[in-house]
Amino acid sequence: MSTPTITTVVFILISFGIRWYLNIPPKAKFPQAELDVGNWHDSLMKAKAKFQNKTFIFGGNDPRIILPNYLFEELKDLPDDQLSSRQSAHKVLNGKYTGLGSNPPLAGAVMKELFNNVDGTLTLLQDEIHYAVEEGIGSCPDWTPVVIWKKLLRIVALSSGRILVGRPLCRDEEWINMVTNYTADVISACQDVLSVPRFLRPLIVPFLKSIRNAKNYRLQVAKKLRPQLKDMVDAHKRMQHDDDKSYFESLPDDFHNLAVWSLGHYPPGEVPTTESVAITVLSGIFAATHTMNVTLTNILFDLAAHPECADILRDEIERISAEEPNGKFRKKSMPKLKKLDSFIKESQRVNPIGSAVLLRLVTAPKGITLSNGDYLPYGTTICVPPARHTSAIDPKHLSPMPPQPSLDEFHPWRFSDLRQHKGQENKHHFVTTSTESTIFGHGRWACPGRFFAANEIKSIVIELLRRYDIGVGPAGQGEGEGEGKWKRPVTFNVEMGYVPDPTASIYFKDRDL
Ligand code: HEM
Repeated sequence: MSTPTITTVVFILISFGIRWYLNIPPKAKFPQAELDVGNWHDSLMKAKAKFQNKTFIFGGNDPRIILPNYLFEELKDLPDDQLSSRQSAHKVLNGKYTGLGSNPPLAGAVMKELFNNVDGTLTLLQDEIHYAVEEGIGSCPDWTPVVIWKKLLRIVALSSGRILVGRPLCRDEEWINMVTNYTADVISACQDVLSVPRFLRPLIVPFLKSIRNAKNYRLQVAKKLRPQLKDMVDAHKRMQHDDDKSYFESLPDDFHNLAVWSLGHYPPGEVPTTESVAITVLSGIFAATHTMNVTLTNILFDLAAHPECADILRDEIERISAEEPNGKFRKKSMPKLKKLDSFIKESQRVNPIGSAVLLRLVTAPKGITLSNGDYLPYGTTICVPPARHTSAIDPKHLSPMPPQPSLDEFHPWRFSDLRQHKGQENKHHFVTTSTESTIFGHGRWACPGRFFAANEIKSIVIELLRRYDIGVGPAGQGEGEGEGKWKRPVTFNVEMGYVPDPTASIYFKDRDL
């Protein structure tokens, strides 16, 4: 072999070796959308409008393949060894260092027990929310400004905590501090990992302050759980025996929680430890706290901006709760709250949590070829944008639907109105997923916690609407630039994520009952 040939062969081998070592995916052949790093949102909106139903590449250091929504239908049920949601989460969240990614015991417990114990969890939720609202917002005899993000974060920490670990732990101040800070701290750890060159990560990342902090959370949560773990394991073991139903029923409600249920979802032969349960609990906090808080803050901003909706919602709430023996909502009464369901779905449509969802890693060794000929190489990350967020996508590329107000408007009864059309009665629920309603994902890996999330969000909104008038202040001052000029607080856009202004206030006043 001549020297140039040997050099070429060595070069190719080395570049493949480097690619393998650094796990760099082969290049995808799609047009690259322009990115203004100072404004990801506008860049993506422009790209959506430009490429319409064509695939394109978007992003900075870790670019993603953005698929048109309709194509996801042929991918949604692919198995993990072709297209993986969990591996993409592990990669995007730098699970190797942060401990984040998927947690099968959590996903299993959410899918099975949380789903099957709706009445039990609803009773606990309503009880905890009542306590949390009293403790967190309390009495407001006059219009009182409330920094709603912060208040809701604590209300969510308490109410989700009641279902995640039960009382007394969910009301422990150190615990609440961990729950409210964990998501932000661990996200900053993820960003720190990204700032280290890939080949140096194994050497440097374990010593980063934020990474040690993330590990510290695991130790702290394990410490909090340790005194109860023996009782939890014991309770769980005895729940397994059919003849021990009476024991299950005699357990205090606070043992009917996700941490205990997760013990039944370990792979055979794996024994739970306080550390492994701590990781499951932290994964639950990560999955539930920030997502719920963003959604609820947006709903509260929309309620303040549309005070004309409050009495319509209250009428529905009181009419349905009057059918319940003690006025509390149960599994069978929740779906009757159609206007409330529509309001929160519309708020979520206009204010999605991210500009790209359905993140998946292509794991099929030969890549995936789609019906339109698009080729998705092995190791690339794909996602889709929320289709009906705005009118950026030409309606001819969206699925046919009955006439409805422009997608650029907030229309609280959009979905309850749609459900009045023949054949649409059972569509357009808050928890419904489709290629065009993707906030909770879609397909095989869609969020299993969305049914619980819907009940928790609705229960919090119900408690607040029953107790307070919610608005932008007596003279409409709110966050605006002068009397009567209230503007909805801004939404911050950080790369592909959106966050409602965490410092903005809205006004609360006790209702005259
Ligand atoms: C408004 C609140 C929430 C939003 C917007 C949300 C959104 C999502 C999304 C987009 C996914 C990925 C789905 C996909 O790619 O197809 C997901 C996964 C997941 N969510 Fe949620 N979620 C919320 C609340 C919750 C809650 C309250 C829980 C638990 C109680 C939860 C537990 C999970 C779990 C365990 C997964 C991973 C499933 C798996 O690996 O199989 N989520 N969520």
